Amino acid sequence: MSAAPGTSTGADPIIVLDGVSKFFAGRGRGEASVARGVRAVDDVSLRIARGEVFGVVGYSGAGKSTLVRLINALERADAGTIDVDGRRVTELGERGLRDLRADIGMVFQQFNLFGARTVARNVEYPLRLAGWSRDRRRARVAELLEFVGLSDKARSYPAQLSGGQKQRVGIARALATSPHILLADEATSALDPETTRDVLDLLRRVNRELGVTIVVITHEMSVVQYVCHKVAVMEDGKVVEHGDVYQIFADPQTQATCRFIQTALKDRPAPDVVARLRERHPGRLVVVTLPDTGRGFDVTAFTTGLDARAAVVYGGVTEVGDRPFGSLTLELTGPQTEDAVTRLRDAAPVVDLGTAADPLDDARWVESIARKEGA
Ligand SMILES: Nc1ncnc2c1ncn2[C@@H]1O[C@H](COP(=O)(O)OP(=O)(O)OP(=O)(O)O)[C@@H](O)[C@H]1O
Repeated sequence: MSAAPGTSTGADPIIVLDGVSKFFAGRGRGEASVARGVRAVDDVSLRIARGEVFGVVGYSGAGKSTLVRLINALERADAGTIDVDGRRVTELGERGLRDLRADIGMVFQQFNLFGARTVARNVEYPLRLAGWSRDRRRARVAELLEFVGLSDKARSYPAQLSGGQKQRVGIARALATSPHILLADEATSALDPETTRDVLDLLRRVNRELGVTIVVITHEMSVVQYVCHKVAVMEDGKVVEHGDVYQIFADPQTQATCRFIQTALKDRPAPDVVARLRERHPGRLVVVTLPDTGRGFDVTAFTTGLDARAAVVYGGVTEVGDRPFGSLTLELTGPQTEDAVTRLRDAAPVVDLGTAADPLDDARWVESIARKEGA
C-alpha cells in the first residue's frame, strides 16, 4: 500500500479546535432549556498534529463521542471553530461535508459491519459509494485485506469472525478510500486484552506505515499508554489536561488524570498496600520514579560504599510511548540510610514514606496531587 506523507509526528496541525462548545438542550423549550441541558463539550481548544496518534480519555459522559462527532460534523458546534486538514468544518455546506467525511475514516466499538455481506463486500462498500470501477475495487479490497491480515476471510460473513477479526474488517473498511484521518471511538472496548493488543498493533501500523493521523477515543489509560503520542483528558465536557503522553504519566496535574494513570499502572503502592508493606518491612520505605536514562537504573549504586542496604519491596517497570516508565519502592536499612536517600534524591524523584515506627504521610500519590491542586 502506498504511504501518505508525514508518518512521524510533527508540528503541522491537521485538526484544530478553538473554543468549541456543544450544548444539548433539556426537555424545555427556548434559551432556558440550554441552562438545564448538558454542556457535552465545553470550551475545548486542541491542536492535533499531522501523523500523530492522539488519545482522548475520559469516563462515560465526559463528552468524548460528542467531540469526535463534532470533528466529522455529525454534530454542529454551538460555539467555536473546527478546522480539519485546512477546511473550516463549522462553515462547510453539504458538498464540503461529503468531501470532509471521505477524508475521515471511522471505527466503532460495535464494529458496525453489514451482517448479510461478506468481509470483502463490507470493505468494498465505501468504494462503491465513491464510484470506483469493479476492477479497481477488487484490487483495493485485496490490498486492504492483506494489510489487516484477513485475505483468507474475504468470503466469510461477520458472524463467522472473532471480535478482533471483525474490528480488522472495520479498520480495512475505514481505510478503503485512503483517508488522512482515522477516528477510533472505543475501538477496543468490546475486546479482551490480548485481542485489544492485536488491534492496537494494527492501529500503530496504520499510523506508521500509512501516515494516517489517528484520534483514539477511550476510557482506558492503558490504550493511551500503548498507542498514543499525545493525550487529552476530558471531564464534564472540558479538557482538564493535555500534552505528551510520557509527560502526563510522569507528572499528572489533576486528580482525574491521576485516577486514570492508576488504572493503567500498578507500580505505586496505594495506601492500603503501604500499610501492609510497613508490617513486613519496618525500615525506611521510599518510592523512586525511575528516570529514563537509557541505561536502566542501577539500584546498587545508591548503597555502594555505605553501611546501608536497599531491598526492592514493590514496583514495576513498563513502557509509555516506547520509553521505560515505572517506579520501585525500596526498603532502606542500616546506619547510613540517610546518605543512601540523599544519593537517590540526586538521581531521581523520590517520595519518602518514612519507617513503620515513624511514618510519613506525603507518599500517598493521589493525595499529593490533590495538594498540588489545592483541593
Ligand atoms: N444527542 C444528545 N442529546 C442529549 N444529550 C446528549 C446527546 N449526546 C450526548 N449527550 C450528553 O452529552 C454528554 C456527553 O456525552 P458523550 O456521549 O459525548 O460522552 P462520552 O464521554 O462519549 O461517554 P460514553 O463513553 O458513555 O459514550 C452526556 O451527558 C450525554 O448524556
